[in-house]
Amino acid sequence: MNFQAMPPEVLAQERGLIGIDEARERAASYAGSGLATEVAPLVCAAGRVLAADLRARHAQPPFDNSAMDGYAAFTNGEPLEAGSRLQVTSRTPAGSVATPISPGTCARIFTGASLPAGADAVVMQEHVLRDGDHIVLRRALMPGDNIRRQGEDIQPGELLLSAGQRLDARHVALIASQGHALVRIQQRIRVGVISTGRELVQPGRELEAAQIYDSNRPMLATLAAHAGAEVVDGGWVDDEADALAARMQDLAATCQLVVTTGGASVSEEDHSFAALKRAGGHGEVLRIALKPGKPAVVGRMGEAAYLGLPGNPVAALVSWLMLGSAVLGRLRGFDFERPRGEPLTCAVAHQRRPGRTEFAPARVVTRPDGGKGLEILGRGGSARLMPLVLADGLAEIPAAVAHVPAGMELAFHRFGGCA
Ligand SMILES: Nc1nc2c(c(=O)[nH]1)N[C@H]1C(S)=C(S)[C@@H](COP(=O)(O)OP(=O)(O)OC[C@H]3O[C@@H](n4cnc5c(N)ncnc54)[C@H](O)[C@@H]3O)O[C@H]1N2
Ligand code: MOO
Repeated sequence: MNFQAMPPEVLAQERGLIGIDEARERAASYAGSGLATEVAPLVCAAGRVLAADLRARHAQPPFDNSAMDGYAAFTNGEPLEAGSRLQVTSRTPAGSVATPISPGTCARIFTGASLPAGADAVVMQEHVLRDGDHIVLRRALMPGDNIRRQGEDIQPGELLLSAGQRLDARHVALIASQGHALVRIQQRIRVGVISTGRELVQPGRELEAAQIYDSNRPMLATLAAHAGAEVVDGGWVDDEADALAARMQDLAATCQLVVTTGGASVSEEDHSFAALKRAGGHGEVLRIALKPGKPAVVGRMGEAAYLGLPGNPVAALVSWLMLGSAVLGRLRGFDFERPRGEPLTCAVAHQRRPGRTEFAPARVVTRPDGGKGLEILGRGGSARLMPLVLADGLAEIPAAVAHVPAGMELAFHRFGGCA
């Protein structure tokens, strides 16, 4: 069979590689569902996942109010001309109930104060001359000027947030603005992380010949925490299936997801699938049309989902972003699609071997025409950390593409959103 002449998608199938979406679905299929929920003080809710839809209890703003410090007046639906003279008959600081005004008068008013009945516009204090208990308009006042209308932001009953929303400062503010001191959130997903490989030494110890430091476990722990999980450090285990199985079982007793890194490939030194079975679990070895991140083991042990990620550092990161997000999504009960990234054109041409969808470290550079574009870093090395650190995100190169010319549009996944 002439493999070189085949289109990359066919080639991928011939090599027994599955697509990323299918890999995500398989990984997610081993995840349980029905996370417990808890009610927490709102101030503790940032980073957590909302457990139920939230609808508006009341309009926001709850009453018509002033957007400026100034004077509330009645225009009768017509512009009040510059030079108009109005008597100041009342004073309404924010938080006090306003006294009604009548035509020809106005009320001293402050930002956020409720609008007096009879008023339909507010003039900024900079735009009037104060003359005793009168003001003179320095410019025309239009009906509706500087008024924030009741309900212009939110109507009662409106859907504000959907269950599954990860809460950040914006959401916390919105929930507080509806008067909730407590919020129902999902229990945190516990993710156990184990590294395996005889060559690995823990940071802080001396490196000997043929050894490297274990960088994946801290990285994966950080990624899982960034995704909102509570991380359980499962430590390092030698390249030995029984020892790995025992550690995996330990973690599976208290975690909803156990992740290992290393030993996911095909050699007699790769033990993650064997360990999964020895731990009483079941699952499968995936070979994915994903670069880096071709091999992965997915499965289940007892009540925990299992993800055996590759050892190459960039592969471990990309596999986590693709498969870990699918498992967390299923555990939370709110599946979400594979992140699609934002479109950005390539600024510097790039050549590569086609066949797998590639997530390549890339930085945003200024193109000769002044626009923003991508420069791909690292030449596909799945063990190289520096390109990752120099990159702003990952550029997604479709499986079939060998030559990425300058000007080609790629999906760009910024690190801020994922890592
Ligand atoms: N004959 C084949 N060999 C390989 C294949 C293949 O299809 N056929 N696939 C390659 C690909 S693609 C990947 S990715 C790797 C996956 O390897 P493993 O998951 O089995 O991982 P290891 O062999 O244990 O390690 C690979 C690499 O990563 C380093 N590593 C491992 N753990 C860590 C860690 N915690 N921190 C830092 N670095 C780590 C390890 O030293 C190796 O260099 O397999 C290819 N081989
Ligand atoms: O895909 Mo491996 O995952 O090439 O490093």
